[in-house]
Amino acid sequence: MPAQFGSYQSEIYLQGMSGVVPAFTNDPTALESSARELMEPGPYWYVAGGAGSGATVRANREAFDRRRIVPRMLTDATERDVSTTVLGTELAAPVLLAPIGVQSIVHPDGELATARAAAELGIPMILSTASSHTIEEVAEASGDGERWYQLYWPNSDDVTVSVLERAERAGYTALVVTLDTWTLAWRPHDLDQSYLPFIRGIGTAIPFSDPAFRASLERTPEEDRNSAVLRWVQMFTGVDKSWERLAFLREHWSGPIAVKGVLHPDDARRAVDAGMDGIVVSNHGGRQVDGSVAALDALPGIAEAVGDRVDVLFDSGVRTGADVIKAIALGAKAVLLGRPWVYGLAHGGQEGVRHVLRGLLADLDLTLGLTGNRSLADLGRHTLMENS
Ligand SMILES: Cc1cc2nc3c(=O)[nH]c(=O)nc-3n(C[C@H](O)[C@H](O)[C@H](O)COP(=O)(O)O)c2cc1C
Ligand SMILES: O=C(O)C(=O)c1ccccc1
Repeated sequence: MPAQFGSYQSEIYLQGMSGVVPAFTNDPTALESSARELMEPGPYWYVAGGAGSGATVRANREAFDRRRIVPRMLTDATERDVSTTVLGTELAAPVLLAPIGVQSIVHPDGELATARAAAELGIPMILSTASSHTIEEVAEASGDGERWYQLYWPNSDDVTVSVLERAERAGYTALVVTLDTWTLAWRPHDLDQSYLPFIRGIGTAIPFSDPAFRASLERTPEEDRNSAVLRWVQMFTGVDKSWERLAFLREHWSGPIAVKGVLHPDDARRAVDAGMDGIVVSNHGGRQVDGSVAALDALPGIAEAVGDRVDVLFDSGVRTGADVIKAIALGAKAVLLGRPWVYGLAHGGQEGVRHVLRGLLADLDLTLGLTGNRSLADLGRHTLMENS
């Protein structure tokens, strides 16, 4: 195991002997309800909620529950290695922090706390275009930590180039372009509470900090905050994007690029043809198309369609170490973790995020060993059994 993860076996026993209980639960399935008790309803439902009836949020979990791991015995899995390489980044574990926007609605330190916790554990953070702190501030908070940048592709080429240049200059190495949220979906929870974080003027790092965006305004964001925020929201709505236009991003980003939100094997092939380096199989945590296929059900077909021509990443519904193992067994190289650590952020800022991540990494390492596997390469379709 890489040094920073230590020995989880001894950690379990030492914690048990110390009698010191953690600040909040180690049960990933209890995190959401415990966060609900301490968060305001607006931010809570913004994070927890999904599109429409919530069918896809449930389907994501159901797809994990339907598959079960078949453990093997006496394989000598005392020494384990969960490291991997994705888009040229060496990872100590196959886990990255999914891009999550407007984190200051959850905790005042927002992305800064997340960046610090991720760096402490050696897990890359993917910074959202909709972040509440600037690209540069988050880069500084992440110190030596690996950083990736997520792009919501602006309608203006000037603004696109400006953000990409800033991200490269600030040391972000890989780019994740999100394709599934060119407009926000019908999200009844947010509508019922009239809670749209950025319309309320939160998460406005780009409107305030980006020179190209500022240049496009008649009045500065300081003079007219609402117009700046509205214009910024319009910047991300649809139009003018195509598989061919990905070449434009390639021209302006020198590192690897992945597209996020792929659910059909043909779209995965188009991403390969467009020269992408990776794809993220994802339904945005059930927040966009209510009734869409569970991301885990889409994964095996996509992994098969692209083979090893690009790196396949996965998110939507990952909650436990066993879930990570299931996604990897079905063809992902690594997973993006979303809501769980956001609840950690709500519970205790940097320390809360760290607590959730550490628990997941320990669970992953222990489950890998207890199922009789020494490395991620040992996992495959043979690892799982599917229940009807
Ligand atoms: C509160 C919240 C904000 C999000 N913001 C973004 C974002 O800014 N960019 C993006 O690509 N995805 C965003 N996502 C989607 C996540 O990156 C990820 O796909 C999703 O959370 C995975 O589902 P899970 O949380 O159920 O595991 C957001 C998700 C949540 C819950
Ligand atoms: O809420 C989301 O799912 C999301 O992706 C987003 C989009 C814009 C701003 C903040 C988050």
